[in-house]
Amino acid sequence: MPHLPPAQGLGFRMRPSGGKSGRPAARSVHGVSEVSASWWWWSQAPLQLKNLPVNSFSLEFLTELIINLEKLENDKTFRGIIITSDCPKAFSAGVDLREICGKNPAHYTEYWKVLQDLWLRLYLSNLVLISAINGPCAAGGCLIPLTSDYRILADNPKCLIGLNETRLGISAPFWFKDPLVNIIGHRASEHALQLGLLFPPAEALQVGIVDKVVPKDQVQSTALSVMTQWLAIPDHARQLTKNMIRKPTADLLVKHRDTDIQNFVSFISRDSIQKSLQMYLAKLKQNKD
Ligand SMILES: CCCCCCCC/C=C\C/C=C/C(=O)SCCNC(=O)CCNC(=O)[C@H](O)C(C)(C)COP(=O)(O)OP(=O)(O)OC[C@H]1O[C@@H](n2cnc3c(N)ncnc32)[C@H](O)[C@@H]1OP(=O)(O)O
Repeated sequence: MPHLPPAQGLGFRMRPSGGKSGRPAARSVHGVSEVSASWWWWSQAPLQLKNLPVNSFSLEFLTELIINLEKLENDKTFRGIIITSDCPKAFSAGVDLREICGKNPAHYTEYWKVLQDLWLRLYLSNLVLISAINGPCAAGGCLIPLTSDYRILADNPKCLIGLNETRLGISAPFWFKDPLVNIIGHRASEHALQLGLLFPPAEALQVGIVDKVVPKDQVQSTALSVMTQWLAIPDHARQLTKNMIRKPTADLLVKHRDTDIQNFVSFISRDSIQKSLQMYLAKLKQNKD
């Protein structure tokens, strides 16, 4: 398995779990739990996102992420991935606003297509995906959690999660909305999406946008323990079931990809939308001071 050191703050850390060799030694003398512990331990790969300062989705970062996911998907050693952030400030701040502000239609087209690619790869992944959410994640920052099979959120008031697009003067695309509806239901999604709600941990758990809330220092160990449960299920059965449940939602994007890109480009190119986004970005920078 490739070990990719982060370069200049942009990168991912992927490493097989286990000893230096990547696989713990077989323990035939111990009981079943020992043996199965070894078996699942090296079946999962931690994927740590690192695009400082806030893991925003620049085009370069998205492209690297897709390449790394494809490698993991094709490496039959791995059956699951625990995705977490290696940036102290955020799990992900979502779409990098500099990619959708002040650029040209060709750039917006390319950017949106790559974001769709990432969504499709994650949503239909054969691997078990667990999001270990150790920082805030807003709007597009929820793309990874909402396409994961399980979400664990750190119990910290800064760890807000939700699709807050309306607060930026934009609308979440239907393929962000659909997984949210699948996870928390129609009425709760209507409420959350229209008001652009960012949920603190207790509310996030209550509405169901995350499956578990644990102290920050337990996010990783909880993710490992949840992964054990998921990897106890035979892959072929779980994968068929996942595909059966998710395919109708994914097909909507596959079928309407080009129209969705056109809608995005014409929407984001409007002067009024550009102004809203620029004001939001300026406000983010002001808040810092
Ligand atoms: C016909 C219908 C058609 C439908 C069309 C659909 C259109 C849909 C279009 C787009 C969808 C967009 C989705 C998105 O994801 S938009 C982005 C949403 N993200 C957010 O709102 C999060 C914003 N960030 C934050 O809230 C905070 O930064 C934080 C909580 C993540 C971290 O806070 P803090 O620790 O206080 O750090 P700073 O705020 O100081 O941030 C550090 C640094 O990072 C910059 N930054 C933050 N977020 C972004 C971002 N998303 N893009 C670019 N840059 C970002 C921030 O400005 C600071 O920069 P610096 O001042 O230069 O250091």
